[in-house]
Parts: sequence; C-alpha cells; structure tokens
Amino acid sequence: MLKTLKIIQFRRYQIRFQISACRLYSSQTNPNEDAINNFANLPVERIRNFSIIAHVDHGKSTLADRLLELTGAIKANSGSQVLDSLQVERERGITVKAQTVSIFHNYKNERYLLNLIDTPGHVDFSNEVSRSLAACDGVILLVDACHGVQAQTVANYQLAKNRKLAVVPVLNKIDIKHADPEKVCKDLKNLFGIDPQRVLKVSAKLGTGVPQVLDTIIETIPPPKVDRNSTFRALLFDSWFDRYRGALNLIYILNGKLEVGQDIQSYTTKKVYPVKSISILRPAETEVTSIAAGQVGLIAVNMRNSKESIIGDTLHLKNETCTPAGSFKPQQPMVFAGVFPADQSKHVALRSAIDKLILNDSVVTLKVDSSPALGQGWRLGFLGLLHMEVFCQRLEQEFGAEPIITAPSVTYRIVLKNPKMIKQMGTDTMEISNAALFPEPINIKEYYEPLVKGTIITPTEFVGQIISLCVERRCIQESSVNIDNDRMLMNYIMPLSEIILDFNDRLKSLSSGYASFNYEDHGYHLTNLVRLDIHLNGKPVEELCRIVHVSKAKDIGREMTTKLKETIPKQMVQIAIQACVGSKVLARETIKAYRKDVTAKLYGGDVTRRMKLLRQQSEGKKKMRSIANIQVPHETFINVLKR
Ligand SMILES: Nc1nc2c(ncn2[C@@H]2O[C@H](COP(=O)(O)OP(=O)(O)OP(=O)(O)O)[C@@H](O)[C@H]2O)c(=O)[nH]1
Repeated sequence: MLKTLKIIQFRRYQIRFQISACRLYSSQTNPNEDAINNFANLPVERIRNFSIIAHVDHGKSTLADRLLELTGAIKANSGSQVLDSLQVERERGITVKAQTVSIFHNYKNERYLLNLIDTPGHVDFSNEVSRSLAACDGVILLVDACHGVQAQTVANYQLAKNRKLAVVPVLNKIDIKHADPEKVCKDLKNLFGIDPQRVLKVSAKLGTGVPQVLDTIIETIPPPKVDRNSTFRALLFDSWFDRYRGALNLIYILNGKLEVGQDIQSYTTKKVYPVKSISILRPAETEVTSIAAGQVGLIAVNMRNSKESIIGDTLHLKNETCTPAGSFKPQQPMVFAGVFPADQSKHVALRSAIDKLILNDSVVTLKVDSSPALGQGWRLGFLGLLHMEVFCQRLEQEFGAEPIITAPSVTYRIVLKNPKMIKQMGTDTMEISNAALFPEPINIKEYYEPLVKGTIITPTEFVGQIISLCVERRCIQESSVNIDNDRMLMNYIMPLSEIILDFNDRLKSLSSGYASFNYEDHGYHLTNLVRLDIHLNGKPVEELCRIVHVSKAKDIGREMTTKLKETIPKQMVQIAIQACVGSKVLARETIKAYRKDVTAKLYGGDVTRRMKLLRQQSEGKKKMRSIANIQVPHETFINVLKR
C-alpha cells in the first residue's frame, strides 16, 4: 500500500516536473511570445527599421545571421546565410533578393522590434536596395576591413544619403590577419566624412563586436516617422507567389492599423481584397492578428492574379481616400533578350512561369516577340547580364521551365527622316532592340545609344591596363581621384553595349580581382550604328542580324562567321557565310561541299533497314530551316544567338 502511494506521489511529482520543464522550455524557445501577442501595441518609439548595405561579399548575410542568432530568432549554428533562401543564392553564394526579418532586442530593460532587411551587393540587383530603403529609417554601411571601400559601397552610401537615412558604419572581417581597419576608417573619412570614432569594428564570422551593433542601431537610427492615429495606409514593397494563397504582399505600414478580416483596396488598380492573414517574418512566418504603423508585415489577401500585386503600390482601407506613398522609383531595364520556349507546346506554361517570377522581380519588363527560327516568345528587359542569368536560372529551378535565351542587347534609339515612315508611325523616334526591325539607313537621320556613368575603384598598379580596356570599349574618362596612396577612383562615361557582356569579368581578371565596378544610367547620346547582316549563299538570315557600332562591325562579323562555320553541318553544296553591312562584305567563311556518297548506306541490306534510314533522314530534315537551299539545324541558330 505504502509502495503504491509512493509510486503515485512520484508520478505526480514527475508530471509536475514535466509541466514546469515544458513551460520553462517554451519560454526559453519563445521569449518574444508576449511581444507577438501584443504586436500592434508596441510603441513606435521602440521600432527600428534598417537595411544592411555593402559591396558584394563584404559580409551582409553573415552579419544578418549573427544578429538573428543573438536575438534568438534562429539557434546558433543553424547553418550559414539563413536569409539567402533561394537555390540560386546558395549555388552562386550571392544574395539576389532582399530579405526582411523582424527580430526583438532588449535594450535598457525595454523590448525593441528591429525590422532588418538584408540586401544584395551586386550592381545588377541595386533595385532591390532602393526598394528596401523605402521601408527604412537607417542603414548599416558594412565595409570589408581588408578590401576597404569599393564601387558598390560608394553607390549604396549615395542611395542612403539621398533618402536622408541614418548611417551606422561598421567594418567587418577584423579577424583576418591583413585587415587594416585604421586605413579603411581613413578612407571612410576622406570619401564620406564619417568620423572614425563612430565606426564599429566586428567579425561577423566569429561574432566579435556584433552585440554593440544592435545597441548602436537603437541609439543611432530614429524610430519610424508614422502616424498611428489616422486611417490605414501602407506601401507594398515586395511580393511573391504562393501556390495555395496566391500573391503574398510584404507591406510597410505608414498610417493607422490593419486587422485580419478588414477589406483593403489597391490605390493603383482600385480592386478590393479581404485580409485573410497577417504575418511577421522571424524569419519563418508568424501569424499576428493586427499590425500597426511603423511595422512590416506579410499579408495574404486572396490575390490570384500575380499582375495585381504592384511593387510601390499604396494600400488603404476600402472606400477611403488617401495620398499615394510614392516612395521609390523603380529602375529601368538596360539589357534586353529574347526568351522562347524550347518547344512551342510549352508556350503557355512558360508564360505563366515568367509572370509569377516577375511578381518577385518586378523590375523585369516583358513584351511579345517572335522569330522565324525560334517561334513565338517574349523580349524581356533586365538590369544587367547577371540579373538575366539569375532570372533564367530561377525559371528553371523554381518553375521547371527550360527557355532559350537569345544574345542580350541594349535598346537603341533612332530618329527617322522619311516622312512616309514618320506619318505611318505617328512619331519620328523609334526605340529598337531587335535588329530585324532596324530600318534602312537611308530612312534614318540620327542614331542614339544608351550610355552609363561607370565608377571603377582599383589599386594604382592596375590603372594602365584598366585604361587600355576602357579605351578598347569606347569609354571616356571624366575624372579620377586618389582614395589613398595606393588606390584610385576613376569615373567614366561608357556605352552600355560595351559593358553588359564581359566588362566586369575582364576588369576582375586584369586586376587579380582587386578592382571593382559600378554603373548607373546616363541617358542616350548621339552615335553611329549599322545593321550587321549575315548571308548564307547570298541570302540574308533575318534572325542572325545585329545592331553594332560602326567601329565594331568588322570584329563582330568575323566572330559570327567563324562560329557559324563551326556549327553548320557540311552539305551537298558549298556554303558561303558572309557578314555584311549593306552591300559591303566585312568577313567571309566557306564550308566545303560534302564529297562522301551519303546514299551509299541505303544500298544493300534489308528493306526495313533502308526504310528506317529514309524515315530518320526525313525526320531530321523537318527540324532544319531551309535558307537558299541550305539546311540549317535549329541548334545552329540557338548556339549563335545564345551567349
Ligand atoms: N574571415 C571572415 N570572413 C567573413 C566574415 N564575414 C563574412 N565572411 C565571409 O565572406 C564571404 C561573403 O560573405 P556574405 O555574408 O555572403 O557576403 P554578402 O555581402 O552577403 O554577399 P552578397 O550578398 O552576395 O553581396 C563568405 O565566405 C563569408 O564566410 C568575417 O567577419 N570574417
């Protein structure tokens, strides 16, 4: 009896212990539960919204990891670069999408909400940076203590300054032996006037100095300037597509409060949506019932059509009037390429995949296009070549699409002089990125090409080689300054068509990776262009023509004829491949005729074998395009048009 009583007592004790252990565990794993339950009531003074901005690879995502760990949003050692969640980001080791995360931090016994945005560093994704800064009051300007200030550090600092954001300067990688924090502090002082006393020194990898970053954010960055007492108004600054919930919208609340169940309206489309759920990203979605001005939240509103979610749009309560947020201007695409389904039966599926991806990468533009060789497709606009590559890789990885991408080109502008054409078009100016639509020179008065303002920062020992590269690419130097004794900053005006393909790669290989490059739009300027045609046995091949600068026509012509010679199979007749401008031939290659008796294998043997061979031949012919009696396989166009 006594034994049984003891057992019961022990069981009770065991259960009580388990309950209290559970409570302890849950309060340990989720110390911010109260703050989340009371999320919308968190005072504005205890909110800080900031981005981490820096040059490529200076350690933004690594610092974000440490901040998340320190504040308990993720467990220590949860894996590196938690916020780089896309497959393409992990494979390439770069950030391509800005990621938002809400974390809580205790400062002087008060609980603060920090909305952190980890941004990409590469110039091709600078739209992500400007989009993110619209929801911020400050930035962490992160600089690698070994490599110092680089081209994107300058560009990103300017973006933050233009928006009048508070700047927290932080030097990273101080654990590396040859780091020189004193020298980098001097550069920051010379270039941006930042007081060296204000610069924090950290190792994001080891976590050294990171806690001080959190405190400095609270001390230096002001709380959001928002009004909680007026009616709800929010800026839509990111969105992505969820198979079950439709378009999910990331919003920054400018005024008032939003609750689940309320009806909101888009300022641009005027469409009304019921708010199905509101979440904060920590970094996993955590549902809350309401959200208030100064905060960032993800809302699901049953938006089925991805085109309805417009980045930069203002959302407000149904039937209320409001002024648009109008906080940022999206960048204009600079590089254009044709995107075609490999098989025309996949046309609809590819279009739907492109639409869904554009929702998450709103700067990409789309226009219908067609080509005799590649069929129906689209002409897409990107911010640069890396942007285009990442977009196409995401199409493959996230949507299983396998498109054919044509050679990238820029958009040229021409002014017509033929009155008949001007009347037909209703304007004398045409924008052209597809060379097949380039009018005859006799009808053209002026040609214009897009230029960019380029900034190159390089160690002085490579200046000579870099200047030669710039001259070869028709770039004009505007100015140059010494940053310190051994580094130089050079400003150039550059034709966009000369830098989109491989300028950055050449610059990196010339300077053993030490030079950095950034560029921004510089408008259209007068130039001299020609249409380079490719002829096969005297017949022009429309899909292979290109618009080029007059000084480059010969080199590009040679390159293309050589490539075609390697890819067109030998045939019964001799084939002449010519690159021409008008009637002038700039380069020529010849493919000799086949001498072998191709029908030999049809003789002898079994009749069924002969029939099979004939069938195979006719199948092959179907896949060929006939130009001047020459059978050109589809792959040839793809290989020559592709990069
Ligand atoms: N030694 C050392 N390495 C670091 C430190 N911080 C980052 N790294 C390394 O630097 C490399 C780049 O770090 P990331 O965090 O990906 O840089 P990022 O700025 O986010 O890169 P992008 O988003 O692509 O521009 C990685 O290999 C990191 O492990 C540091 O404090 N010390």
